[in-house]
Amino acid sequence: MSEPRLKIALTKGRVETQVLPLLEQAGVDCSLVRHKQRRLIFDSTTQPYEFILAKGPDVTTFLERGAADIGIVGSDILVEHQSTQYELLDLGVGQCQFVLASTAAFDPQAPQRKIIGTKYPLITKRYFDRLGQDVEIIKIEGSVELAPLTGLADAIVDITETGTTIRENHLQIYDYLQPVSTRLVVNRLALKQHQTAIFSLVDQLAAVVNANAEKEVSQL
Ligand SMILES: Nc1ncnc2c1ncn2[C@@H]1O[C@H](COP(=O)(O)OP(=O)(O)OP(=O)(O)O)[C@@H](O)[C@H]1O
Ligand SMILES: O=P(O)(O)OC[C@H]1O[C@H](OP(=O)(O)OP(=O)(O)O)[C@H](O)[C@@H]1O
Repeated sequence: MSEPRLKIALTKGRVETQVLPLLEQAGVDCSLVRHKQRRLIFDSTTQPYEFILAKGPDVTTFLERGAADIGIVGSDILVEHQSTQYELLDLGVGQCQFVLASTAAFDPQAPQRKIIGTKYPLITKRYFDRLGQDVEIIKIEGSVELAPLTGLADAIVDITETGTTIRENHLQIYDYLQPVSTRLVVNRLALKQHQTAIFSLVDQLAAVVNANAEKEVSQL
């Protein structure tokens, strides 16, 4: 029987940049994706993978609907979009944190109902529910840090990696919610149908991730 072709939905942008070297270290030829220009779908005649480049939330949609077998996407997106597929590997890249941030004038203990700006309404609601606080949530698509600076919101829930955006916009962190990293997720039916091929790729990637982590520790 011929080898199955696995459709891999890769989040374009930051995730793509950080994951391509891992795939290459695992022996996957990514040259077509690297020279993509405006193309979004890449089939290879030399290996059993087809790549789809999509926005993170759409990667979860492709996976849920079975239009992709494997998804590579941030855990922020998986939690926010309530993904129900199998998460098989933490790729150890795209590491950042969810934080509550605002200007120095913000009082997290103030009794008034707060307005919170975020790209992640579900994660934000769950956080404030846990605190027992009813807040108004405003969905923002990007440059979230603008919300407390312009009076649109009292504070934001967003992800931060280096802290540069928060610092340069004179905001401060009031709380840490949860860590984020890039994950490899598999469609449930695809895992049943192509178990050997999927586990072979996952094992190769896991070996790369572990080797990179060991190298980082030895350089400390
Ligand atoms: N500052 C960051 N540091 C590390 N990882 C990040 C950071 N911001 C986002 N990520 C991770 O990368 C994923 C995609 O981020 P990216 O910025 O490429 O796309 P985006 O937020 O949709 O932005 P754009 O709308 O500009 O494409 C996020 O879902 C998250 O997992
Ligand atoms: O802590 P830092 O390293 O500064 O990173 C944090 C920034 O990165 C993300 O934004 P992104 O660059 O994806 O742009 P966006 O505002 O368009 O979402 C996030 O929303 C922060 O704004």
